[in-house]
Amino acid sequence: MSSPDIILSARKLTKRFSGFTAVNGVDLDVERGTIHALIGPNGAGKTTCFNLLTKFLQPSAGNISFNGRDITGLAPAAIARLGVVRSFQISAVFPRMSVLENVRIALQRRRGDSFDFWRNQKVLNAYDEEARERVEEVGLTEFIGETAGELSYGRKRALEIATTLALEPEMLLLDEPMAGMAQEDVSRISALIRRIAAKRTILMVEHNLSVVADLSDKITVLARGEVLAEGPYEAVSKDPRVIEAYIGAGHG
Ligand SMILES: Nc1ncnc2c1ncn2[C@@H]1O[C@H](COP(=O)(O)OP(=O)(O)OP(=O)(O)O)[C@@H](O)[C@H]1O
Repeated sequence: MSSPDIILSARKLTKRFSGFTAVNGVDLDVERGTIHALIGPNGAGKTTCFNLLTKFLQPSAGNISFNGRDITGLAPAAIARLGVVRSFQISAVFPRMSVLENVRIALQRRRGDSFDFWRNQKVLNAYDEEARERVEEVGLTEFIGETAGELSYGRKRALEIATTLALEPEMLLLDEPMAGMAQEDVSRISALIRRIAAKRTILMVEHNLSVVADLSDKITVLARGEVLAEGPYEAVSKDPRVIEAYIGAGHG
């Protein structure tokens, strides 16, 4: 059997905050082309781990590599250029601009034309075709001319994902993509994540366990800053240590 193709890996990843160890010696391997979820009860260290992997926090110890290259010391912008992109918050969407304009600006940012978006209409139009493709990929074609601020919460999230895709990530890290979503939007965003995962690798932190069960190829369960269990949903959800960690944290 050939060994798995690992795109992102962490070894002995550790983060201490003034004496408190939030993430403690975490080893993580994300296989290329999969959807990998990071779950765990409140305070398990998921967000800290996510921030370490996206380089928004510097680890106290341990290392991270992407496509075999050590990225431990790199800044978020540098790893984004390598192809590891974190989804931004909805506030990153320009509310007074249209769906198309928002995606176009993201495309320009990738090309290094940032903040030059008021220039020559011809140049702007050149981005339109690609922007339309991205809008279609996230299912917003019907809303292409609408002001972003007027979109429903779920559609804003889809637009935000489209602006992230404009950076052509090889790997996408999603921080609680379902947070604050109504059920109808959860189904829509789940379908969207599945669609974009066809060509990319996804690592997500998500509290909604039915979404995690539905989407993930592999799950890493954190508890008290350490890896408690790992595997497909059917296995980890039956693991007595996982059940106990959730019940102990009041999720029961
Ligand atoms: N900047 C910080 N300074 C001190 N302690 C922190 C800091 N950030 C996180 N922590 C602590 O680290 C632990 C892990 O927090 P983290 O937010 O990573 O957990 P989480 O699994 O994402 O939790 P939740 O599901 O509640 O969001 C918590 O006890 C938290 O209080």
